[in-house]
Amino acid sequence: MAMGPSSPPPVISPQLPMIPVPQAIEIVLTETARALWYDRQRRTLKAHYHDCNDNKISTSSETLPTHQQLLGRISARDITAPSPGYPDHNSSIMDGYAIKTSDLIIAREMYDRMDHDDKNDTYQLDFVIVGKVYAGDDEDDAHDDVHDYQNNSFTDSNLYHRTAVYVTTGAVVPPSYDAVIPIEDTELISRKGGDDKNDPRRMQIIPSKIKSILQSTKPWTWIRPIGCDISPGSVVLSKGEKIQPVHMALMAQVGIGLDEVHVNRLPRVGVLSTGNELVFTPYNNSRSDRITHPQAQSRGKIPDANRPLLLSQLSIYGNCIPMDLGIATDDDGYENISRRLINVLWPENVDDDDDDDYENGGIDVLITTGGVSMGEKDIMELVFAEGMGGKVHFGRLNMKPGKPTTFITVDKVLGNGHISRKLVFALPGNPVSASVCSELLVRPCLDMLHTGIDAELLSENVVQNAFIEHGVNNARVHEEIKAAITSDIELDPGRPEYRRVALSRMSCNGDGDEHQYKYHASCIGVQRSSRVLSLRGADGLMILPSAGTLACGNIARKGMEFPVLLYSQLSMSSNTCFKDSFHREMWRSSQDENARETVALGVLVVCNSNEEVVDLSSFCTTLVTLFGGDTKVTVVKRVLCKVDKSLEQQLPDIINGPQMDGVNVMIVLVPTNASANEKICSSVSFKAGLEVAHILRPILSKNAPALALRVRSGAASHDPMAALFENIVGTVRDNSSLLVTCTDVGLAGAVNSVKGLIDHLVSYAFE
Ligand SMILES: Nc1nc2c(c(=O)[nH]1)N[C@H]1C(S)=C(S)[C@@H](COP(=O)(O)OP(=O)(O)OC[C@H]3O[C@@H](n4cnc5c(N)ncnc54)[C@H](O)[C@@H]3O)O[C@H]1N2
Ligand code: MOO
Repeated sequence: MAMGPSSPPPVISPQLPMIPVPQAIEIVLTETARALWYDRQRRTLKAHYHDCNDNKISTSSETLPTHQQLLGRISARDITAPSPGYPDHNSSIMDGYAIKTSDLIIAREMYDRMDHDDKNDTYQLDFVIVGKVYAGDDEDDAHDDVHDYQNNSFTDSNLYHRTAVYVTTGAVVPPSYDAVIPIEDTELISRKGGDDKNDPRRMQIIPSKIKSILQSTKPWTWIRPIGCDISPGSVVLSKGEKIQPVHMALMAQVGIGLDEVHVNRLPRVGVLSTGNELVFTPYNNSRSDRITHPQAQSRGKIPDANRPLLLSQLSIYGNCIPMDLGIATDDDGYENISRRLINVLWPENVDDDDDDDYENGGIDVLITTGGVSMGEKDIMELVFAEGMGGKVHFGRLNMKPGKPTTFITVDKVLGNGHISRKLVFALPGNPVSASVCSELLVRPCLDMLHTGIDAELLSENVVQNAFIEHGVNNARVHEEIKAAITSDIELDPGRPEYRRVALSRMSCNGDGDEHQYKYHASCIGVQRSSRVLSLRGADGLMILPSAGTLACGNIARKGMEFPVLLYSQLSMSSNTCFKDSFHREMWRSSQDENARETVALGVLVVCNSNEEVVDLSSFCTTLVTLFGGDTKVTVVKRVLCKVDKSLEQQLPDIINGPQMDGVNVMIVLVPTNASANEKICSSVSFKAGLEVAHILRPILSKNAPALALRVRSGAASHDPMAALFENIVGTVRDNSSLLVTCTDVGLAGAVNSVKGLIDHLVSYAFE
């Protein structure tokens, strides 16, 4: 917040510890789950008191006046198809004739008994057409025609004992008719038109089709029986499922009324901007409004960008009702701001325990921006902690942007002893910081509040801790992918960075013929937290470590892969919920005292004796890049070894000697174009490749041919030339190191095919 004319004395609160973002997410989810627990306790008691069905216990629900409003909402109940399901009649799949398969039994016997010649020339499979049923005609229409025929007409006729009813696709197949013959397999005969009952309309099966019709027509041929698409009792919308267009169709088919669809209520989220410097520019302003706006004339004032930004972000999440709370100025004083906000959380004259007064109820989540860093006017912590009696769970995050993000819960004990809890996010004033932190922290919180915690999976007597743990572990977080950076990035010296990136998808060759995709991430310009343009066109947030945590120092090199949290949606699949996210894993593994050791690489480059210069550092950088940004890899030893007569002695000596002490994984590289870049596969290098394998195989303490095969096929998929070289993999130095040989061509494919395994082997075998 900006300095005012009459500044109060500085309020310097002790600095809160700076915590990692995944830990902050865990805290937010834990406290959100606790809020849901309090809510559940209150509802359980109420249901018990009123002796009512517990269907409303887990979340508060409502019905909505239009189908359109149901889209994207979460169903609060299972909705099942009432009897008879869909379709509600036996329905023809074809335009054609409904017939009785019992009529075909005798016809089939007669046909089988006939001579071959007679069959083709004289056999006639004909039917009297006794009625027509069009799609949409009700069953009675069909009945009448058939009934007429059976009772009044042709009763003395033996000739026309088979009857058929013309039906269109979707029409009701009359009772006692049990198959349909498509129109194209039939033809009309002796048709003189009119309703002359002495000249009945007839159809016959086209002679060339008789055989196949007799063979293939069984009961229900070309008929959808009642309830075959949706059987009665089947669930068309499950409790907890998000309502999609498909549900609209299903509910229409089985006849579910709007008043039967109960959806979870949306949490209400208030957005407040704070700061004397802010000017409100109405969203519907015109150019002349802007020019004449009195506050806009004043130097130092800035437009309030955070409210339109956050309110629209919340609308896009689709999991809450955003509410505009305007601007609070520093001059209002913290007590006044606190009083105002308490009334927004728990409005006066509204019974906090009355579910039906939802319209007038308080907001569930409050988001403020500004006033949380170290300035004299940064009073928001004071507002929430002192003025509102809230509990500050964290006040500094180890991230850029968003460091001063603060999370508070404010609890109120209701008259009946139950707790009503509100969640408060005091986000930094810089618009990009506010936007990024809303995405990372507020969005999963709102998703949990909206979806609820499915307590049905837990026992009825579930205790608070188990309820919360279940909720946190299964909470949905952002979908995660890995993407390679398209240019070098200078890492922040202090904090991990959540960079806004645009993604593109490239196809690349995987193992064998498999086609794979790889994501590339490019940063969106200068990443200053005031620069809103850095959000424009962003597909997600790339998590870059702070400088010094990567083997390559302060620069993340082009091609290195890092995790990206996708903006598009929260993960819908259960296997990427919070407990399984990379993001959480990154924090957990760094927290773990026994976290896996860094993979210490020893790089041995075998070169031709006539090659003067071999750039070892470029090989080492390539290897670190290939192992990936977040795998802990460091090159601890690098040795150049020339192919000459002494190679047979020299190579085992280096591998077993002090030069490779402390190395977990030795990569023996045979460059094919190391110096001159002229021939991809010089004959010397080719020979060297075989020679190296020949020399190294006897010194392996354990040979790993299956891994070698993976290395080879990975290398060959990257560059077919690599298939000419022999790869060996195995343990050396009394099982303390893993040795892998490969060439520089295909190196990327070779490493990619085994890097996960190497990581795994190192953490379990060589610690
Ligand atoms: N001595 C220190 N100063 C700062 C630190 C620090 O650790 N020590 N942290 C910096 C970081 S990081 C951030 S982020 C900002 C956050 O500051 P506040 O949350 O206190 O926000 P303000 O000071 O009120 O505003 C910061 C900046 O953003 C502009 N702003 C505020 N509200 C809006 C709005 N609604 N729309 C558009 N822009 C807004 C405001 O004018 C300021 O320029 O603190 C650093 N300082
Ligand atoms: O953390 Mo602040 O959000 O860098 O600008």
